[in-house]
Amino acid sequence: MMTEIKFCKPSEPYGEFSNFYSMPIILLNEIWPTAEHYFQSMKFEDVNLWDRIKATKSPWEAVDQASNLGSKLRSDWEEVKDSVMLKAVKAKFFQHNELKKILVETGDATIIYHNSADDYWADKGDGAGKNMLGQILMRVRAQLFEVSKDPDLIFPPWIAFPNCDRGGMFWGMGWGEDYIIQWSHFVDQFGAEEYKKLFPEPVEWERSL
Ligand SMILES: Nc1c(N[C@@H]2O[C@H](COP(=O)(O)O)[C@@H](O)[C@H]2O)[nH]c(=O)[nH]c1=O
Repeated sequence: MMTEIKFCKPSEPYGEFSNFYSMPIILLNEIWPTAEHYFQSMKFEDVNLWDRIKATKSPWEAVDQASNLGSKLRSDWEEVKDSVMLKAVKAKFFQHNELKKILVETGDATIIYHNSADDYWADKGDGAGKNMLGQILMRVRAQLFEVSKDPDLIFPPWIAFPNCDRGGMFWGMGWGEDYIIQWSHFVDQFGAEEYKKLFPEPVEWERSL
């Protein structure tokens, strides 16, 4: 039988798969404290509402804030919500090597968001739910596999952060700078020439290795 991996709360095993797990993502040139903050914000077209949700101190508060704004929900939310979720999950696992490794190491296991309170994103607790979040995680895992199945491989910044320009401020401090440092160490260890064969540099990143 194929292995099943079940997750629910961020503090439990495989809690990294929860959207409530405390790990920022960068999308639309903004840093979101958790994938949930991004997901809840995208329910609205008004960027001022994004700021309000982004400023909440926890994903639980982000959910509450969005639910208070329910009447302003974008009219096509039901049609777009899966692709919004895919974007959030993809950013999270492409942008954080330690999380990427955990997802890649699940191999071909079936990933199940086990939560009786949710029959769309989760399995409804009894398997009757759609498990859309689990399915999306497996889709992102397949996208990671397309690049490499090596859990330790560090992706180049232009793949992990396709929307952050080479010349942008992001790379000069904190998270972006840490990523570049980690990546350069990895490339040195791996061998720059070998690495270049796997990941030819886009013009704007030339001579970075
Ligand atoms: N409610 C919940 C989690 N579920 C998450 O809440 C979101 C609810 O989506 P929606 O109902 O469509 O706005 C979605 O991201 C789902 O994965 N996760 C957790 O760790 N803890 C929670 O308490």
